[in-house]
Amino acid sequence: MQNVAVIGAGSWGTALASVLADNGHSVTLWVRNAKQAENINTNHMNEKYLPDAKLSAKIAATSDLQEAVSGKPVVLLAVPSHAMRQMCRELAPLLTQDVLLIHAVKGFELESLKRMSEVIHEELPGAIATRLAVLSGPSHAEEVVQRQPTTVVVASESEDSMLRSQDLLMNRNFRVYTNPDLVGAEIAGALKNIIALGAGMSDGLGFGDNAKAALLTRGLAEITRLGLKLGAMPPTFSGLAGIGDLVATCTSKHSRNWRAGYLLGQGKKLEEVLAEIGMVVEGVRTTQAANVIAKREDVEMPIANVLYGILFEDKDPRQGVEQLMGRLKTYEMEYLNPDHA
Ligand SMILES: NC(=O)C1=CN([C@@H]2O[C@H](COP(=O)(O)OP(=O)(O)OC[C@H]3O[C@@H](n4cnc5c(N)ncnc54)[C@H](O)[C@@H]3O)[C@@H](O)[C@H]2O)C=CC1
Ligand SMILES: O=C(CO)COP(=O)(O)O
Repeated sequence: MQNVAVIGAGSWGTALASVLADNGHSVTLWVRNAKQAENINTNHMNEKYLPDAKLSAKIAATSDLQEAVSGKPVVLLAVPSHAMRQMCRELAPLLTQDVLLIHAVKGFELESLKRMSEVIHEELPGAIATRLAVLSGPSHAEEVVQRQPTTVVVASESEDSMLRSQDLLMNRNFRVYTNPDLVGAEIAGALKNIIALGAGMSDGLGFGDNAKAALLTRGLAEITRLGLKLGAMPPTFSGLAGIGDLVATCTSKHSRNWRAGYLLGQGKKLEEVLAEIGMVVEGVRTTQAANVIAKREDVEMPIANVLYGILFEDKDPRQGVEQLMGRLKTYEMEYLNPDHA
């Protein structure tokens, strides 16, 4: 059994702290807000983020970062992507050199267009960042905390880190696979949120299953196209971090990205939608990042492009649908196109 610090007590950090506590580990949960930490310690509830869940009394919450990570051999990061760099800066002087880091964050840093592991590498001394694994896959916190069957993947360039992460997290309700493709797992996990916004929008507009299936399938095509250009391995996109998470996020009312898309499809404005949801909607910033990366890499991402117009340029969602449906005729599989180089 290990001493594990979980950094971030939103829905995902809290659910993962519960999995670790179920596995018998001693868990310290770092919470930004001291009052919320006190509430978790006293009532064993995280009322804002997972109001229906009773948490293990073995989870000790603190708002003191040093106390949270001091002497801990394992640190799991579950903050929104926009907070990752600052969080790492604060953690850098506090971590022990041989710590195992696991991050469970699905997004890019918008300003630098970097993946989360790249941000971690830049901010934490080399020896620390080499023991790094990413946790991804179809896993809504609301279901994980209720111990409903869930499968995820841990990906790492270090086999030892991957296997240790699997051992720490795996149990009879939470099945953990390994995958050496850290780049692919990060890219798939981030980009699926764009398509989930689109799937929610499709539902909000009143479209049916055909439209949803089209978005998922063509969404996976453009996620894979960009992923391969950025160095990911093809099979990852047909795995848990790829199609698995795409299905879970695009079809679930738990998804904040799906919900944001739904409200936008019903005619609400972005600021209004984000205020109503009150939790991180990673797909919004990821849509911005992906559009810039796609342009830089000369990769076609028509769905992400149309969503950018709807989110940031006041494009009417119905006009966005017309734009996608009216694109020039083309092959389904570019690799089967006789003109493909
Ligand atoms: N909720 C879920 O089911 C899952 C979420 N994720 C990913 O986990 C990451 C975290 O998401 P959630 O926990 O769901 O978000 P959330 O919105 O439920 O909670 C966010 C947490 O981050 C804290 N926070 C916000 N800004 C911060 C800052 N600047 N510095 C430090 N802490 C800050 C908040 O106080 C809150 O505790 C995201 O990248 C998300 O995509 C991944 C898998 C499942
Ligand atoms: O990544 C998730 C499930 O795997 C959670 O998705 P949302 O952030 O859209 O809620």
